Amino acid sequence: MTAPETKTLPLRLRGLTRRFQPGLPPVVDGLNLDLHGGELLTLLGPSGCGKTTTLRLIAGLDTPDAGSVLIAGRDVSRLPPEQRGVGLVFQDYALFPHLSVLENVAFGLTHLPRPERLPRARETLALVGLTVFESRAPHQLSGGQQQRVALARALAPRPALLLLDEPFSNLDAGLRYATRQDLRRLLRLSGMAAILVTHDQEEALAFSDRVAVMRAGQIEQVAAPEDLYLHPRTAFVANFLGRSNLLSGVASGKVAQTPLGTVELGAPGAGAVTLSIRPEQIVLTETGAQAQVMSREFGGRSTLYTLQLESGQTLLMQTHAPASSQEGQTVRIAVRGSAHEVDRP
Ligand SMILES: Nc1ncnc2c1ncn2[C@@H]1O[C@H](COP(=O)(O)OP(=O)(O)OP(=O)(O)O)[C@@H](O)[C@H]1O
Repeated sequence: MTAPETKTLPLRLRGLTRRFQPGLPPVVDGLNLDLHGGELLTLLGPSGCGKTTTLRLIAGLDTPDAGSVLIAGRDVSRLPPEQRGVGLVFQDYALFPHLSVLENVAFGLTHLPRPERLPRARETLALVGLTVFESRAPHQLSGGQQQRVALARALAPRPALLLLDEPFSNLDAGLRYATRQDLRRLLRLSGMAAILVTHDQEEALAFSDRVAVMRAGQIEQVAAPEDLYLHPRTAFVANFLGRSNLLSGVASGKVAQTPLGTVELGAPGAGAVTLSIRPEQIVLTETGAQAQVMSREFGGRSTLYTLQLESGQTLLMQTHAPASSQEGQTVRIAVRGSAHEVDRP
């Protein structure tokens, strides 16, 4: 029996596993994930960690070796894609070249009575702001406009779940930003849940309600973007989401002794610890630990310094003030705010 509350979940993965080659570890390795109604979740991780395979298993384009995919409480693990009620937008968004924009969007609406198809397609095209282009052929549109048609085509049947695999990868930075914002607004309006696959951390943080960081076929941590950035559980997550300094120390309650002096801890600890400290948390002080400026990179709104401690360990420091310290100079530094323990056994 499925518990009543799980029926309302747009997606539930249990022990999802896919192994392509016997003897090698599974590419997707016992994945568990619950997606809540209207939630936007991103699968983020390095190349080859199994993001696309996971999406293909959810969509029904591939079959798991073990585990299950539940969509709206229904086990669809063995059903073909067209019976799963999901919308798909893949990188190459293959529109039908011989069909008009409107016909492309109406294509997936065969489940509706004929008189309802074109009105539904027009309504969805209006949502993505492409009404005036409805009679054009896809090749008469820009890349960004084609991308929106692909989105409209996936959205038109009103699926409970939308799967997006690097859908903005062919767009330039400006268009990427605008399309991402539009999509987010559209999904919010329609209340659809979505899973986005990307290896662009900025995109993951900006788009999602929660981000699942994947590593070698498993989810290493899943949390809201702020939470993931501020409270990474592992060094891998800390480094995958932005840059991080890893500092060893000895914790005693709410503080730890480190090469940078006494550092406050986000949560109490005991004994030997590894701490994640963001480059923007390292600040210049009058009396802190000594470090030598090895290099600096001016980045417009901020400057990133590489510093070396007397122990030889290097650290990154990011400052918003105009660059002041010079290469070769000795500075004194401390940690501002609290550090977070990672890789807790
Ligand atoms: N059909 C297949 N047969 C054999 N190996 C495969 C197959 N599909 C994927 N793989 C392997 O599975 C691993 C994960 O691939 P997947 O495409 O899921 O990674 P990804 O995280 O989406 O990577 P990227 O960010 O580069 O797209 C890779 O090592 C890939 O070579």
